Amino acid sequence: MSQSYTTQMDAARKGIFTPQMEQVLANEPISKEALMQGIAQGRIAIPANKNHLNLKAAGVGKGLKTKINVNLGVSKDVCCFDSEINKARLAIDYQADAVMDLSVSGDTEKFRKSLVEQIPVMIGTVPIYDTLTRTGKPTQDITLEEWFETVEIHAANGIDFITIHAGLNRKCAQSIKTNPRLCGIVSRGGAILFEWMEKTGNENPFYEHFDRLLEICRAHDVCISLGDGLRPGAIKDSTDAPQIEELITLGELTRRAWEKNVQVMIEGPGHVPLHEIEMNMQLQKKLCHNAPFYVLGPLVTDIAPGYDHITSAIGGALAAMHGADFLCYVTPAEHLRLPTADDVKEGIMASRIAAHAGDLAKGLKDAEISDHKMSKARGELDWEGQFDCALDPEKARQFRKSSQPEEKEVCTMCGDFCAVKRVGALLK
Ligand SMILES: C[C@H]1O[C@@H](n2cnc3c(N)ncnc32)[C@H](O)[C@@H]1O
Ligand SMILES: Cc1ncc(COP(=O)(O)O)c(N)n1
Ligand code: MET
Ligand code: SF4
Ligand SMILES: [Zn+2]
Repeated sequence: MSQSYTTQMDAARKGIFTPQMEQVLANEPISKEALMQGIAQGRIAIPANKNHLNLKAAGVGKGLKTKINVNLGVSKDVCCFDSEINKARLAIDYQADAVMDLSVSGDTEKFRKSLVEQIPVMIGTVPIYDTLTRTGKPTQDITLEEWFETVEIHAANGIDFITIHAGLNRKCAQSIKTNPRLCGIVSRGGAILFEWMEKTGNENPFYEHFDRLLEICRAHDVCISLGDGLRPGAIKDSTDAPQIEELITLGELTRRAWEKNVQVMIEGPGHVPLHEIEMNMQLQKKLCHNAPFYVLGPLVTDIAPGYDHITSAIGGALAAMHGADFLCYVTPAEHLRLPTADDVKEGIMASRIAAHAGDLAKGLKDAEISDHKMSKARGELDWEGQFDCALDPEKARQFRKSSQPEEKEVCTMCGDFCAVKRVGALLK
């Protein structure tokens, strides 16, 4: 029987169980009914472009495991697409759930197509960047048609989710001018649109013609990741009026997307101190009607360049505990350079730890089971067992091998003072 639906949301609302939902269900601790209801209500998104043929669909949102995204792509100064494909493969090897291509130089379409062909996880892009790269024009000369053509191209290429900073309208742009900040606008897409609006005097094209965007996204089932063009890029700038005004606008746009069965995620901050993270998660869930929340970091301090995978993992864990659904990784290269392959690996591991810590706090059964397995092996001084369930078995194995104890049950930290060995028999 041929079942007819446009998007995953449309299908869920019609009670149709899609192959993508089936793939999600196989990997998540959720019932079929809860999954379909979550998608129908917009609390869960399955970014799955109809043209991404080798995609193994994953879900983002309520009741599902916290997902992580790997950013990659070339810039003018570091422009080697082979290295970026290598990073995408690394992302798969280290079990990232998503990859975003943020390229801003060279033949972006060729690279995008090869990513879609080779990469089986959901892929995101920011068509706003690519409009500048593709046309080679100064920002103010970009036409309405050109902004939308890029969205069409990315949708046709098979991109599963696109970041669109549609909430940064003229009203929010005014707010950023009257509320002083230390770091102004740090969002690349936000900065581009702000410049375009300032220099042309026009409204944000994606805000003004939001329905046109929805038509394209619905046709290919592209999930819109509503960008946070005014996210704070400094601890002092967090949770200020411009950030919240944009968030309110994103909430209005979310409703409009859902009316057309278009799936939505909301992008979030940014640089946020620990004590404001819970509030930020609650504000997003309230103002954006429980749409899935996709956060960058949050980075909980500004002073640790070189270690921003750590500042972000601290914030990411807390954000996930308070409801963030999707963590965008941050690498040690943040604020300093385009990441190397090693930076990418460090970023992924930090982000996976944050997501898992969040899942434990969310009470997800699968997360608990992995920890119990590790604890049992640790309590039994079962080294192979510990390596088997380690997040990075290779690293764990290499560390132990590099420093071998005289008695092989223990490790060189305590040697014959091993507490676990000392009381193990007594507690049996
Ligand atoms: C919005 C986020 O995207 C990151 N970002 C921007 N461009 C790239 C790239 N080519 N590779 C990796 N990360 C990138 C920024 O460092 C910021 O963390
Ligand atoms: C979580 C998150 N937030 C933002 C962006 C886009 O980057 P930018 O806003 O700098 O264009 C992103 N790719 N992911
Ligand atoms: C301030 S540099 C831009 C990227 C940045 N880390 C951010 O907060 O989004
Ligand atoms: S990461 Fe570097 S190039 Fe990008 S906004 Fe920050 S300072 Fe500018
Ligand atoms: Zn930053």
